[in-house]
Amino acid sequence: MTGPMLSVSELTAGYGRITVLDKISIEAGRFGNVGLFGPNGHGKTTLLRAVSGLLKPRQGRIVFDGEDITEATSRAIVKKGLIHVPQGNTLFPDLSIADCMALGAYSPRARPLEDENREKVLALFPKLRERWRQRVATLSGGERQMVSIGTALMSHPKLLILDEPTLGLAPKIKDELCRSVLEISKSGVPLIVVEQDVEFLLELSQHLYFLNHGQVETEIKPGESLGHSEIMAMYFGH
Ligand SMILES: Nc1ncnc2c1ncn2[C@@H]1O[C@H](COP(=O)(O)OP(=O)(O)OP(=O)(O)O)[C@@H](O)[C@H]1O
Repeated sequence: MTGPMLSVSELTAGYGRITVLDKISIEAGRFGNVGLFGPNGHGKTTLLRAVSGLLKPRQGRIVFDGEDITEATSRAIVKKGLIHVPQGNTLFPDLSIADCMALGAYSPRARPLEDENREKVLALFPKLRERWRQRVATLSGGERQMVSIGTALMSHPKLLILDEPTLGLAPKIKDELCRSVLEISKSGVPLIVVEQDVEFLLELSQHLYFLNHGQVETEIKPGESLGHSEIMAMYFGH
């Protein structure tokens, strides 16, 4: 593909009378992984929710894999292969890991690949095999995050969105998860990632957007190098 897999143009979205995203434009899936960063509350999650059909945009256009998905439902968007792992614990607590994986493979394009994808997920997260029949409610935070990402991989994503995948994890588990996310990327799945850990974000992303007040304040394209200190300066506004 020469063009971007995802193209968001002049998107405006918000909640009630509050406008969060103000004519924002980004693209993904052309130059490797996209990293989104910026201060808290400036629209990163809102942008991801609008892209995956969880929030209806007020204006603008979203094109994924050559199709206009601006008005599409989240269900239709999942079917097309755009998969979003939201921030926090959004799994059903009474389901087992096995149930979650089966649910992940529900869409018609993922169903024929269920066995193959399950083996890939278990190779990536061997802990899930040990706890295969265990209920989500009884898993640790790190294990739940593995289940969330594993379930998304069962959907056979063409583009995978991860919203703060390492949030709240203890250092050892976080390192393990970062390695797994890098493995997913190496396996050829393009990513859009929101992440507070600047080192990890820089290691993972070839293309970065700094979001401020619902707009892209700075775009860093592949080849335009940016260090940890410059990113921190952006966060703190100097
Ligand atoms: N469901 C909602 N109803 C009303 N306002 C909301 C809702 N969700 C988010 N907001 C508001 O929208 C703004 C942007 O929030 P958003 O979660 O997109 O920011 P963010 O950049 O992802 O922040 P963080 O890094 O803290 O997750 C915030 O002011 C937030 O309070």
